[in-house]
Amino acid sequence: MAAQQFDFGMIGLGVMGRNLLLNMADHGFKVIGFDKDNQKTTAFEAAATPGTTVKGVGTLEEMVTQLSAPRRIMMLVPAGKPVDDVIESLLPLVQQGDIIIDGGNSHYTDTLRRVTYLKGKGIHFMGVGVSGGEQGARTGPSIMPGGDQEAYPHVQPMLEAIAAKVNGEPCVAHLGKGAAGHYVKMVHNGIEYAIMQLISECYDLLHRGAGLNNDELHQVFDSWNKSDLQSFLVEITADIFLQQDDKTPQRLIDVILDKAGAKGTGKWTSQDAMEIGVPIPTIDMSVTMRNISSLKEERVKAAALYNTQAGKISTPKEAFIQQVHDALYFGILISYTQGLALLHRASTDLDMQIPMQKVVSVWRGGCIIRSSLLDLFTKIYTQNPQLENLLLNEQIAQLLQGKEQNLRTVAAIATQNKFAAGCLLSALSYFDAYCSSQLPINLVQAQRDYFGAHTYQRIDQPGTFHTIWNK
Ligand SMILES: NC(=O)C1=CN([C@@H]2O[C@H](COP(=O)(O)OP(=O)(O)OC[C@H]3O[C@@H](n4cnc5c(N)ncnc54)[C@H](OP(=O)(O)O)[C@@H]3O)[C@@H](O)[C@H]2O)C=CC1
Ligand SMILES: O=C(CO)[C@H](O)[C@H](O)COP(=O)(O)O
Repeated sequence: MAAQQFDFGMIGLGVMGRNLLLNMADHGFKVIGFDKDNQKTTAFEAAATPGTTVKGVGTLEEMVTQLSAPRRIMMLVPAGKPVDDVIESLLPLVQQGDIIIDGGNSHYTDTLRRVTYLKGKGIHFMGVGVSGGEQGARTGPSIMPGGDQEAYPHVQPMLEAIAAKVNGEPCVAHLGKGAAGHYVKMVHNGIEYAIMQLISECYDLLHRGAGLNNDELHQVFDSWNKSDLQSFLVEITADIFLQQDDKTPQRLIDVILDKAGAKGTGKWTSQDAMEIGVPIPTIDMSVTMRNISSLKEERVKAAALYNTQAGKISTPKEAFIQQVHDALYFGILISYTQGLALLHRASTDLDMQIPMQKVVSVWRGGCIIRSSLLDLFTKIYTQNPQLENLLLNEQIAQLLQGKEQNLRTVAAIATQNKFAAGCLLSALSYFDAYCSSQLPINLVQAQRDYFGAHTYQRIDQPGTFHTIWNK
């Protein structure tokens, strides 16, 4: 009897690989997986839904030889060297026309290098962003493929089957040339960092500032999740406040150390935005806040030196909760605005041809930054795919104007009472700067010309000017 032929292979059966492959099996595809850790392979097989075709193997050779042609092989291993190692191990085993997919959070420049390297060997290589975490991978993630147009039709049916669905539409679409898939995922994560930091700043104001306990915080975030703030991150935040610690009688949130980890995608977003000159200060600030959080020992010493005890907020609770709601809404909208402005520019500057309306459509379901706002963004970008910045849209302007005053009030309360609210403040500063027809940068230009003969332009005539400034 002929050996079983499998439709799809996965290398790396950790949190994402295992769940994505089981999801694929549930949709009728025959799947085969390999992990260098045998226990993960065994656990993967054991977790399969009865009746599905799922196999775990102990070597790459076993996997490759049992795949139908063209072979479709995804890896979900840690970014960096492991991805290059897997590629090198696969090269002697695959054939021309086979498709290798990196579904991890790889840096887009690594993806571009790998595309070129493998193209030279006749192998298709696609960088594909996947978002949704463990649960999303298992039941329906948001998937961001990019690159090789010739290879995409061979994986499209599988990706569409396993992706989250919104109104019946799968949350997956081809998002552009080269490394566009990984670029879009990187910016997705930058926005994710900003929204998470904004939520944390609001939590701090409500908890330490206004004195809300965990049950009250749960109620507030739960009700916000039923409002215009409806989103995955607000939803899980509401849940978090109810989680009991299993080692003490406390809620888990109260025993978690205030030091955030990071794997790099937020930092890469900031680095790349600086590189191509797109302002994304709220995302930058969220990366900075994680970095400051890691300086726990120094922060403890500084807190003692400067007496930075945060003040109690005197605004009546209900009014303050509404103000913080509006401030958060404003901050979240600005975070998307900055990330999408970066994608818009990068699409041209890095020649990726990113279809903005598809990006926001794919983010409507399955991913970590899914929210009701993405329906609106999808309508806006469908009407105007070349929109430079969401702030230039009239509907967005109306929404922000309705919340602006409450963000200003919250920003003032936060600074007066010594709360670190860097993302809320940066969202407001970005808005104020972007919406200013006049900035004080004329003085910066004068200073540059004064000390460095860097020249300046005038408001009343064209050309470039230099002045011998009075000492
Ligand atoms: N976790 C999440 O929520 C998300 C993660 N991602 C990205 O997906 C990728 C995978 O993440 P995740 O699943 O969380 O990571 P895990 O660490 O849970 O899984 C990675 C698996 O790959 C295995 N592995 C490493 N090197 C090899 C190799 N050379 N050959 C075979 N197997 C190998 C690891 O084995 P061992 O442990 O023995 O080293 C591990 O089992 C990363 O790039 C991550 O950033 C993307 C979206 C969401
Ligand atoms: O890609 C993801 C979600 O979209 C991963 O969960 C990622 O690891 C999150 O980034 P970090 O670990 O830096 O917080």
